[in-house]
Amino acid sequence: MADCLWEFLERSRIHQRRCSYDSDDEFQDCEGVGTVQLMQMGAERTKNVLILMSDTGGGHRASAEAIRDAFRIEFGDEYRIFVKDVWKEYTGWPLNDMERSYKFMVKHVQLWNVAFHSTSPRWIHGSYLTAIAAYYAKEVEAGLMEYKPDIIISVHPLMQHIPLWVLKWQGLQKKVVFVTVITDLNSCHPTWFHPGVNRCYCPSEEVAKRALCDGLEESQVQVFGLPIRPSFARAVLSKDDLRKELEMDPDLPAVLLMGGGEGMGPVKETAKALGKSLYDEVQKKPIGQLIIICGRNKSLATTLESEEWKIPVKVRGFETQMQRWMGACDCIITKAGPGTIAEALIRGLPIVLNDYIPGQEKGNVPYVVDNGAGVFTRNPNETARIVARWFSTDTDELKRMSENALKLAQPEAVFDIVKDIHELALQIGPLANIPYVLTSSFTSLDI
Ligand SMILES: CCCCC/C=C\C/C=C\CCCCCCCC(=O)OC[C@H](CO[C@@H]1O[C@H](CO)[C@H](O)[C@H](O)[C@H]1O)OC(=O)CCCCCCC/C=C\C/C=C\CCCCC
Ligand SMILES: O=c1ccn([C@@H]2O[C@H](COP(=O)(O)OP(=O)(O)O)[C@@H](O)[C@H]2O)c(=O)[nH]1
Repeated sequence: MADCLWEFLERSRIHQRRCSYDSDDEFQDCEGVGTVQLMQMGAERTKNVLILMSDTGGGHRASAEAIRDAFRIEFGDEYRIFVKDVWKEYTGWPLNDMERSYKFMVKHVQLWNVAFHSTSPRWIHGSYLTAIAAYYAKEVEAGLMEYKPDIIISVHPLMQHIPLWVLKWQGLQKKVVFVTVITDLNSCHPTWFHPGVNRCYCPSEEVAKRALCDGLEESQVQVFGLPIRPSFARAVLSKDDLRKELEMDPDLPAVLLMGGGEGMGPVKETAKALGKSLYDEVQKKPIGQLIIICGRNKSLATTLESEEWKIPVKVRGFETQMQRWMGACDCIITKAGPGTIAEALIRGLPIVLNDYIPGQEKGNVPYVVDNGAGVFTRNPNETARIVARWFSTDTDELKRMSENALKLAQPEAVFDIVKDIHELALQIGPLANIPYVLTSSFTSLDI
């Protein structure tokens, strides 16, 4: 049925070329053509959902995949989901190079600090992004046309302004549902907040307050939590089974050490310090085991694999089954990445935060520490001492923090978000009546 609809729309292209875009009246005239057929065909068709993300870090993709999986679980074939970096596929510099630019900037942390804070005022980022939107309008339109979305979900701070401008220019702003799902827990960049969205899903009350201060209406803001892959919420395997499956020591307490999707932060130094602190020199035996997940940082993995260890250690690259590794461990050491924090909370893992990216990750530290779910230190030796204490003399603290972590966890957030988007789509109207080609402006206007 969907194919019929788009075939019909493609055939309407000829008619579209004959229509003028100069006035609303003429636009109405174009839209009227075939509306009845469109609605009849569309009533049964699968709806397209385009999730806009970028691999700047690992968190945006993880949240996008969480939303995709939750849509499939809740609504089956009712929705067809595309998780895409449309900038990378369709536009040019600087939009198509954000991953590399971001990696470079966060390596030179002061550069990122300046870029983050200097672009916070709306007039700065607003005018910059509007200029980019005008420059890449045709390319972004082509990207949207490819997926013909009924619903657009942005899980990235730089993916509100440009698609919303393009939809506005196409006259589709009121027809396509556009929502933002924020993936930062606290001190997020104001580019997340765009008044033109139908909904802005905030992962915490702190972020919701910022959204309201930044001009969003209460009706636009919803707080459900950060979307985490359903495999975390629905994981049923016991720690013993997971350890067997992952070939870990069945009895020794285990610490998971990681640094987001890119393996950032003081992972190497912390691993070495743990190698010492988790070995009892008097009894000549380990008091714990260490799992290191290096993500996409291959050189880190190679370096750590070549180390000699006195305690059981596993060094892994990018893992696709994070819920298993977290389920098999007793605590976690990580930089303050929101995705990793939210996942660890669901698994009830006490957290040692050993770093944060200035700007968007700074506020995640008090979120964890003030809620009693973990501690913060940038000193690798101090981190190693804390874990050794948790595994020997201070097991009560580990237990208390684990309970606090579980209190903060919001495993159902992703389901609440997709159900709300579904409701929103029903309210906004018969989605099938989206005349992409009929109204498309850039294909016939040279700007
Ligand atoms: C007037 C002086 C201006 C000085 C700055 C000069 C030029 C601009 C250069 C850079 C733009 C900086 C963008 C700042 C807004 C960033 C918003 C934000 O929060 O971004 C975060 C994401 C990464 O996501 C985070 O990942 C984390 C983990 O690593 C963690 O998970 C966190 O929770 C996530 O939110 O950052 C980006 O995606 C940054 C992409 C960097 C793009 C650099 C491109 C440089 C060239 C030109 C800029 C083009 C477009 C950007 C427009 C910026 C306008 C705000
Ligand atoms: O090997 C890895 C390393 C990380 N992650 C996931 O990548 C995300 C990292 O997001 P976070 O916000 O913590 O940090 P970022 O990578 O964005 O800096 C989390 O969902 C992790 O589970 C993963 O799936 N495999």
